[in-house]
Amino acid sequence: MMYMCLGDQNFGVGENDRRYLGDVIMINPEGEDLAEGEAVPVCHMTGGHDVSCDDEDEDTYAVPSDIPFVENKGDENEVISAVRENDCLLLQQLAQKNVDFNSLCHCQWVPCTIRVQRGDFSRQLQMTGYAAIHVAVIHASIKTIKCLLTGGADINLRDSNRRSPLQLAAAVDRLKVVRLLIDKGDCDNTFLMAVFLLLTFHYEDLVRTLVESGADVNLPDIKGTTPLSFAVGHMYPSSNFGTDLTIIRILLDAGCDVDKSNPAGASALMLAAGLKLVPVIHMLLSAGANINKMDNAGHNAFHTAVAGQRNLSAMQTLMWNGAATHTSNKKGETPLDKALQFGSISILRLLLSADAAPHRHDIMTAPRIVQLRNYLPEFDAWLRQEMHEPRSLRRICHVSDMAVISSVFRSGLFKDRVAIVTGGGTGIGQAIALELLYLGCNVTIASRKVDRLEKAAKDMNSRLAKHLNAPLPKLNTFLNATFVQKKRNTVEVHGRLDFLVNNAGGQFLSPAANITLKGWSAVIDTNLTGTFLCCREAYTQYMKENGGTIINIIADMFKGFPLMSHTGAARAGVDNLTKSLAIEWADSGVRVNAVAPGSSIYSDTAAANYGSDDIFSFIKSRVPAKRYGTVEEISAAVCFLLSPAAAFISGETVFVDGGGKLYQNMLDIPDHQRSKAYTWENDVKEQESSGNCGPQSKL
Ligand SMILES: CCC/C=C/C(=O)SCCNC(=O)CCNC(=O)[C@H](O)C(C)(C)COP(=O)([O-])OP(=O)([O-])OC[C@H]1O[C@@H](n2cnc3c(N)ncnc32)[C@H](O)[C@@H]1OP(=O)([O-])[O-]
Ligand SMILES: NC(=O)C1=CN([C@@H]2O[C@H](COP(=O)(O)OP(=O)(O)OC[C@H]3O[C@@H](n4cnc5c(N)ncnc54)[C@H](OP(=O)(O)O)[C@@H]3O)[C@@H](O)[C@H]2O)C=CC1
Repeated sequence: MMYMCLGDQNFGVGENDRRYLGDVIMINPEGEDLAEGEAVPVCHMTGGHDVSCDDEDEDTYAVPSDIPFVENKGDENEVISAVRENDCLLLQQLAQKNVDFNSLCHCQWVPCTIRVQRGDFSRQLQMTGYAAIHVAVIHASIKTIKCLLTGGADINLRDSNRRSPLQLAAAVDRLKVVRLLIDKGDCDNTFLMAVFLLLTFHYEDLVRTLVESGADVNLPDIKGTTPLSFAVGHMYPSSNFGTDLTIIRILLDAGCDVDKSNPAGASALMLAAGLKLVPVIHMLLSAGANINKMDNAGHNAFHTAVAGQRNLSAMQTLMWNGAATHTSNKKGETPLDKALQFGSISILRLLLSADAAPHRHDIMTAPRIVQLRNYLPEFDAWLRQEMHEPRSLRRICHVSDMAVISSVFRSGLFKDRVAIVTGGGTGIGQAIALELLYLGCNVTIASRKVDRLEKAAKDMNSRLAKHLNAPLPKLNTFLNATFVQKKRNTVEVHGRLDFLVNNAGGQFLSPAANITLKGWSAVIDTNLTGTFLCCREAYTQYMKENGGTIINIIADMFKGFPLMSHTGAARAGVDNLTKSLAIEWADSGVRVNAVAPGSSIYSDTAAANYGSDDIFSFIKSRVPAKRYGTVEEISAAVCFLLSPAAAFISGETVFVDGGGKLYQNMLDIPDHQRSKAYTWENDVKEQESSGNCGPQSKL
């Protein structure tokens, strides 16, 4: 059986290589790639439209006027001549005489150059060694093609450049011919072809139809390339990327094997990693791709991401999802070795500052690195520090590791006051609870995990006992059932509630498109609804009559919160809630403020939530202060806002972020061409093409 080899030698993975389809060459509009002296008329057409048979009537003999013959250097056979003339009668006669419809003619033929308004590329199609079917699919009417097929033309016949009729029809955008050839059902590996068509011409419906009619979505081509690997391997972020993602979604939904490898052992994830296709990486991982699968040479996806260089976002995505970053390939090379070979500062920084590579002595002396160190003193200084004191040793202490407790505020500042700190058993919340206790406040910490709370309380009490030269305030724990109970308990025990710190919260990392309703609701409930309920109960049950101060811990989501859109939306809600409550409850003597920690407040529990601390080290590089924030720095801001020194501050959000809100976003946007400029010229064109020419409001 013959296969349609879409993964032919001309399909490389480089950006330029992807512009090749067999030897149908994409040329730029200036025609730079045309051979000298070649007079090739350019005909314009809109991308994706069939130029041959706008008329549905198959009997039409109209030759598509905008695909002219240009050159026919040499003799063609009589079948081809009949095709050129759309002479079905003659074709029938030739068939009756048993003339061979499949003989190849070795003339040179340049059928056309077509400028496709999809990107800025034209295509030139050159033919040698073609048969009547090849001429027909480019040039002739549907009826002529049918006559040919009836007369014995081979629907799969390759021209001397190994292009099938289907491939050629696709190359000149003859959608109806493509459909005819596929409908005939004789095409080899039709499904892979359809995937190709979707990628190249966005004929999404073809792929869907084939999936629905039971096409084998795992069928590899002759080289072992599966439709999924084919699709991933031929995407590139700068063009039609959103549409291209559709194919991955269709294939995954159709149940294709996400880990199926090609004969070299490479999986779709490895390809996506090598091509910096971060959204595809997310899609494949969500579909269960094995992140550490290795190819025959011992490379995993992280290796291919490193090999792709300038591919930091793909590397980060893989790191955050638990990729093995230290493993060697079969030649014994690790990703770090590659970074040293490339002399890539950014990869080296990423690997070392995320502890994703061992700090080996040969790093300083690798030849490319020595060159860079000589040339870039700042890099040299950074590397020396990194090698002298690896980040793992420099890591900010988690609050529970802190040997001492202190505060910049005067002792006894909050004596006999009563506070609830939600999420007070870990990280930021624990630091706040400890500082309040240290300043004389009675504190109830609340969260979901009773064991953790009790262990934290025991630990906090023993540390306070060592460092507080005053009677210990009361520290209670409260399992997070409902706030109503929590607050009653606090009031019963202490008879009052002065401060509420809504610190409990959190989220998971996920592209918005992958967040399920359940996941979305879990994050909104935890962060927004939970905070609202706590505020409402504190107010109605105590503060309305007695006054009080509320602090809501939110996050630095003011530039949007890509990959954490759910929490961004929830925290923006709390930011606004803070303002509303500050006004509504002002006349009860209640102040409500928010504190927005930057996204780099390291604590072990926060890091554990993401499976590793890579995300924190990544974010650290995007903070002007170029360091982690500390839990003490958040606690100090909270204590200030709770203190009388902030008596005139309400409805405010205080950022404790090392300047992060002014600086970089967390997500790099890949280069793309999806943003269409508005110009009057484009506007007029669009109106004309939609047939909407009359004067009217467009809004
Ligand atoms: C990064 C730098 C900035 C740092 C900021 C910080 O805040 S640091 C502080 C960081 N500290 C924290 O964030 C600590 C607190 N955070 C948490 O407890 C959770 O992240 C929570 C907020 C989702 C609450 O959870 P909960 O107990 O209310 O609910 P649940 O566990 O039962 O899940 C419900 C549904 O959510 C979905 N879903 C959940 N996880 C994932 C995921 N990884 N992937 C995908 N989806 C996920 C899933 O649909 C699940 O349902 P399913 O499919 O399983 O039936
Ligand atoms: N660390 C950082 O860089 C940043 C943190 N923040 C926010 O600061 C707050 C503290 O974070 P941090 O200390 O770093 O991280 P932690 O993961 O250590 O703290 C989250 C705390 O919230 C508690 N919690 C989570 N969900 C609930 C719930 N539904 N009901 C009651 N308690 C809950 C957890 O306890 P348990 O699991 O026992 O329920 C835990 O004590 C969070 O709101 C966080 O989102 C904001 C920006 C940046």
